[in-house]
Amino acid sequence: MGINRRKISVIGAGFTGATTALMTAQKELGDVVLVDVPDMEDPTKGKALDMLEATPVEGSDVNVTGTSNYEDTAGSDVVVITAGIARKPGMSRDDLVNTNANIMKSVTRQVTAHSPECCIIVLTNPADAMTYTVYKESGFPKNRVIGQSGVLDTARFQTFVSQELGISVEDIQGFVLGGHGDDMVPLIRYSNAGGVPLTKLLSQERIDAIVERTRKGGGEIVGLLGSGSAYYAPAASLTKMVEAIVKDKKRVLPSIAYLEGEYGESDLYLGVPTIIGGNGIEQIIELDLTEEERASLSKSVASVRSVMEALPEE
Ligand SMILES: NC(=O)c1ccc[n+]([C@@H]2O[C@H](COP(=O)([O-])OP(=O)(O)OC[C@H]3O[C@@H](n4cnc5c(N)ncnc54)[C@H](O)[C@@H]3O)[C@@H](O)[C@H]2O)c1
Ligand SMILES: O=C(O)C[C@H](O)C(=O)O
Repeated sequence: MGINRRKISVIGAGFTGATTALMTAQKELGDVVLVDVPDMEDPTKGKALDMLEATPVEGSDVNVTGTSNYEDTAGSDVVVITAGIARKPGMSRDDLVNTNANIMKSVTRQVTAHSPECCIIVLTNPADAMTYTVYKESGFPKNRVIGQSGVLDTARFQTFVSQELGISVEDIQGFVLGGHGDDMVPLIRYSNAGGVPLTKLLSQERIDAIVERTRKGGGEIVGLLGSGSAYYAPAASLTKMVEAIVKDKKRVLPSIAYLEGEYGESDLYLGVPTIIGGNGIEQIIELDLTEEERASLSKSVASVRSVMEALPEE
């Protein structure tokens, strides 16, 4: 009898891709195929074999393989795209747009040729524009192309609030709306600690400081690392999204979704609250926004649209 395990391919075996592959295998979410360019085939195989040799220690019955051949990804249930370049100190995520858009197109063509039914999760920056690029190139329905930003941005917000209040991270709820850039919109009205509104627990000054640190959270890590960008929290965020899909969990998670009128926007991929399950993005949740929140969101939308104008021509 054959084993009917889920298959998850991770494209890009760099810091985030390799960490995502490891976390996915540790959680026994399915067999993992790690893919990088032909020049990196041996190191990719080596990383995958090293992860596989950790499975007996973890008690995780999954296979992990490394390759540069997309035939090995055939029939994937979920494909996570982390391929591309990361920013260096002094750069913005948007400076990566041209190089990474071209990588997205070639990766997407190979992914879709071998896994026409998969859900794709895009991490590569600038994430909103890269998710749009993958959507257009794939020809997939919008629910099966999802971008990652909100789980990570919200996790940063939760971390800072938890540290400030000395309360478990498990009890902090937050929601970050908008593009994955410095104009993202942490929604304080929808944030709480164990149901208690944050405005009851923190001064406006402290809330403002946490919002600002969250917005610049990626840059803070880039500055500290000196080369490359964050990967542990991004990989944990991707793993949570993969889990929601392969276990059909119907999780309410913020993700980069294709908007067709929601939040007053169309033909745009943007971070919004969504329900994620076996069919990918199964619903977009529209929150009522105050005038001030709407203005912050409009600013974030304008930033994302200006990056999209810099996308290379079809
Ligand atoms: N959306 C987010 O929240 C978020 C978070 C973290 C990182 N990122 C982005 O994810 C990307 C990857 O980050 P990283 O830290 O893992 O970078 P990294 O440099 O460690 O890894 C990138 C990998 O992609 C590979 N690659 C390049 N072109 C490829 C191709 N055509 N096919 C297959 N593989 C290819 C490289 O060989 C490298 O191994 C960056 O663009 C980064 O900005 C986004
Ligand atoms: O900041 C970056 O360049 C990487 C990523 O988008 C992050 O938020 O950590």
